Amino acid sequence: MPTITLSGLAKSYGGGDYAVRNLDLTVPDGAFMCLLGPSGCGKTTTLRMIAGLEQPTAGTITVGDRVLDSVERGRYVPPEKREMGLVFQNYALWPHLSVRENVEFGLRMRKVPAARRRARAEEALQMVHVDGAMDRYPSQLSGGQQQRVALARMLAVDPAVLLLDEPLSNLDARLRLEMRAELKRIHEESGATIVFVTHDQLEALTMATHVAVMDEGELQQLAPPMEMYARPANRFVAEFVGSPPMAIVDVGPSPAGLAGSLLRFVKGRVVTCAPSAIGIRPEALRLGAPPVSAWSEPAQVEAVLPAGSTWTVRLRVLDTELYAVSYTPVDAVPGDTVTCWTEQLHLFDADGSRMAAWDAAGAYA
Ligand SMILES: Nc1ncnc2c1ncn2[C@@H]1O[C@H](COP(=O)(O)OP(=O)(O)OP(=O)(O)O)[C@@H](O)[C@H]1O
Repeated sequence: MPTITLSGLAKSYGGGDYAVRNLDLTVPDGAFMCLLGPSGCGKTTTLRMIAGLEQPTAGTITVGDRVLDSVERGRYVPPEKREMGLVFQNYALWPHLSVRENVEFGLRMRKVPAARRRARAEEALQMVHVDGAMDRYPSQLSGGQQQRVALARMLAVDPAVLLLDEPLSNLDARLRLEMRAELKRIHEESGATIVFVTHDQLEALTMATHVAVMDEGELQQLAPPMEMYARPANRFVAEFVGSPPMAIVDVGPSPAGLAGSLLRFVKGRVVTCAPSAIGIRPEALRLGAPPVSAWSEPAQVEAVLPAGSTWTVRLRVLDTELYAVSYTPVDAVPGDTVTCWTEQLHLFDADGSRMAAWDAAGAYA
């Protein structure tokens, strides 16, 4: 299976503005890479360049040792010669072909003999659990089944690289959850290299082996999902990944209130740190008696939002609103004063980058 390497990749659609700028990204052999970011950040453009559906303005794309695009060398390999499987948001199936015929279509184009074609289509449909509906037509399937058939159609040709652009966005919450697990299983079974575009951070965190967060055409961080969650490289990633999002408190020139309290704590822990902003994840904020080493302050409970397995609590701490998430029942009620504490703070410097000194000091538990 091949490694995909993007170097100095850029795309301008002509207006001068760049949809993707100077992107260096390696998708390791067999990785499940999610391109994650807000609408318009350049995810789809990047995927379409890998597929050969857009030509880069600058840079190179290689798969294994095969150069697919090189603007400098005037090289461009058309999509049909890239040997990649594509599934986009609108997974148009041929309406006049049965499920089986839809899945066999790509194999027929490749002149695979009939018996082999049939066996391969059945195998792919079994993989996505739609083998019971092989003789139906797309209009007789649910949206989720159609989505699975589109995946089977791609899997049948056994591509070494799969490119998926928000393929689950038309499904309801339950089917999306089911398909995430399916895709993860298919990835593990097939060993294919997958690039998956999404703006849904939960989708990226749950499925990917690697997450690339983009903003305004630029790569912000590339990391395994849990590493990205634990150590976001900058404020953008910190606020984009996580729900409810991380609270970020600006320190300012003469910090008072919550910023002042947090700053006194971090100065006490790591003298060299002069952060511009301090981040707190909701689940790192706890209620009750703090351990001696933790930062703590009294807090006013504003709202308690139970959701079955989690309790989200809105607190006012030194005049700042913060959210805490608890995995055990919270018995406080609005109006109560409680102590909240955390040992898990994230520090950012003036340009928004994560402060290495804080992590190096082992101050982040
Ligand atoms: N064909 C095009 N012509 C001109 N501009 C385009 C074209 N396609 C995309 N763009 C612009 O390029 C930028 C990046 O778009 P892109 O679709 O890659 O973002 P995205 O992150 O995939 O967004 P979304 O999640 O909304 O699909 C946007 O500013 C968009 O308006």
